[in-house]
Amino acid sequence: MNGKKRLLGMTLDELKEVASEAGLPGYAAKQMADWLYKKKVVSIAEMTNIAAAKRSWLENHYEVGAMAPSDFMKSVDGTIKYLFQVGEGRFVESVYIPTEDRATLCVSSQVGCKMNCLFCMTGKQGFTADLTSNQILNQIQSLPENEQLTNIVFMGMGEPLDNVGELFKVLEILTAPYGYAWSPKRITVSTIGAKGLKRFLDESDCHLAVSLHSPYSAERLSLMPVEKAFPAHDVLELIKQYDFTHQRRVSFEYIVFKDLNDSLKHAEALACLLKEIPCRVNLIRFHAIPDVPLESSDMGKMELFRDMLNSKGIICTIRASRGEDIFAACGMLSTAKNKQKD
Ligand SMILES: C[S@@+](CC[C@H](N)C(=O)[O-])C[C@H]1O[C@@H](n2cnc3c(N)ncnc32)[C@H](O)[C@@H]1O
Ligand code: SF4
Repeated sequence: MNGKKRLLGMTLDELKEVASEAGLPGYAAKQMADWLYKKKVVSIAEMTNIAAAKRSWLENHYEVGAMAPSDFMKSVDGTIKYLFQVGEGRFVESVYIPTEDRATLCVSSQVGCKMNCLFCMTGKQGFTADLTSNQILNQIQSLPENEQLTNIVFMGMGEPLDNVGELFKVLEILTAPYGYAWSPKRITVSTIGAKGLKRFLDESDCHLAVSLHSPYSAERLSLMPVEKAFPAHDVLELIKQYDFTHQRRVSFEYIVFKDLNDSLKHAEALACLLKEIPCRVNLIRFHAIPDVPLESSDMGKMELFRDMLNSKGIICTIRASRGEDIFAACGMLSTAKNKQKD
């Protein structure tokens, strides 16, 4: 660490403060945003429309703060898992998933996670730190495939709505005219239902994905301790107060575990639970993690489950598993990297 503050990840208001501190006119903030988020420079020296003396003042106190990934693994199916260093001995994962018609990046929001879901490798790591807006945005900006990206999903390591302040800065930069100017419809935030949900529903137009995994409270609690503090029932009641009939979408993620939540009774209960919400359900294959006695359901059962939901009027798809050969479960590669360092 060189003690310099990072410009990448700052909102326009924050850049205005930097401009004022540097004795620059207000419009210099917009110029800096342009260099950062449109031209994607990696050094202050490249900001050539800022007076040389001011640039050198800026260089003494600030840096752009873009950092290339420290490692990657490429799957036979084209999926690439990147590791970004976010502090001494700390790494987070981002997964680049190209398909025929889109290129999606799955981004991390925390180092580890407090939520401790039974099936999740990131949960097993425990919580180390919230990522800063610089560290979240850097996964997008320093991605070698940055220019190809069409979609971003906050489905990497961590619970994004437990780090809502930094998340919101990144969402602003991605969607504001001064930043990436993306439509919020290209961005999905996935949550198990944390305290930042109401703010997200009120203040953002990005899509929402909710990790549900069981229609029954006691069963969900056995998988996800959050069910105690923030039950799915309350999450659904909150969601019902918002409009998902137009551009904004809500989906529910459902990992299908063998002999646990894969019965048709579960599918019916799920359909009943979601009947008042215009939504879709994504069925996910479980990626096995060490020392957890859960297995993925087989494809035949998942198809029956999907068909039951579809027959009840709920659009349901089975999500294609990508990158199975490269530590597919989120948190597996960074855990391996941390062990290597130890
Ligand atoms: C890693 S979480 C991050 C976002 C947020 N914390 C959440 O849980 O929705 C993204 C998705 O991955 C799922 N997931 C976690 N561990 C998994 C595993 N071993 N196999 C398949 N999906 C998993 C979660 O249930 C969630 O739907
Ligand atoms: S599934 Fe999401 S909320 Fe649960 S431990 Fe993993 S990252 Fe955290």
